[in-house]
Amino acid sequence: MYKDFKLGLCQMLVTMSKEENLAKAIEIVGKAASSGCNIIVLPECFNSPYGTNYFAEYAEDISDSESPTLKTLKSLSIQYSIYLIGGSIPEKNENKIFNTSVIFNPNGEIIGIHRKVHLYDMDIPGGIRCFESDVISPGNQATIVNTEYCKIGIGICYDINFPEYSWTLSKDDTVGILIFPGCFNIDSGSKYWELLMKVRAFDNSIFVAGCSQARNNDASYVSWGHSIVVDPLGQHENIDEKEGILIKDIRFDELVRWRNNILFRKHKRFDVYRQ
Ligand SMILES: NC(=O)CC(=O)C(=O)O
Repeated sequence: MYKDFKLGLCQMLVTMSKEENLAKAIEIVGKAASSGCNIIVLPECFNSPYGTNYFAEYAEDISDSESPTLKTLKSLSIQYSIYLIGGSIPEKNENKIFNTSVIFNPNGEIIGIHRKVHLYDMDIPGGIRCFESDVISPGNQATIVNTEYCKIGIGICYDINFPEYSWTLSKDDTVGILIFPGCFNIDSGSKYWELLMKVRAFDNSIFVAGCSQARNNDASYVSWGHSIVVDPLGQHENIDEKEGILIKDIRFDELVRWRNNILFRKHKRFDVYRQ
């Protein structure tokens, strides 16, 4: 049901230049692939600065065969024969914009499209103010993709805040890992990025990975960084805020042992819980 693999989380620095961002993605994915990673992940908004002022300008139509970002992702997945979770990009679709992750298999075929379901609308007194819903439309589906290693549940950033979303992905026993391209800010990130990743992993007895943008202190929205992988017991590895790659061998024997002995997943009482 599961096959071990090497995961690479590419915590790249995102700038105002889409051209530079795509060149950076090519460089960092190449490095992760050279280190033997089978599944490689980019962060939320890897081709665009994160922010409601930018989404429309940087958005691309993912059905357009000339989309520069999609062409880049496709050719990287083929060149390195990898599964590539293309972080997210602002997606233009008719008159709407979505925050969208496109996932490729090693043949360069799209195996999943996830549109961020929970929009980040936040006004912290004295802190960050961001209303994604001013510009972005929400997706309406939980996304699971099939790979030769396991099924993967996909969410984007703020999607991790909702336990029901992670459970919806995790309840299929063949899903071995949840992957969240992200861009928490330094306020939310310092408070609960690690906590959320750990609790979702522990609650669902599953691996969880969060791949962040690197911190860019020149950006209007400063990313927390600290890309992270958590195992089903809640043990984690992460990197700091700078550009870098977190490489982690995902070994499923531990997940299987844990699920066989600790039966949270089977003890749920949906007959008691309220919607
Ligand atoms: N990009 C986001 O969705 C930001 C977020 O979730 C946060 O807490 O910060």
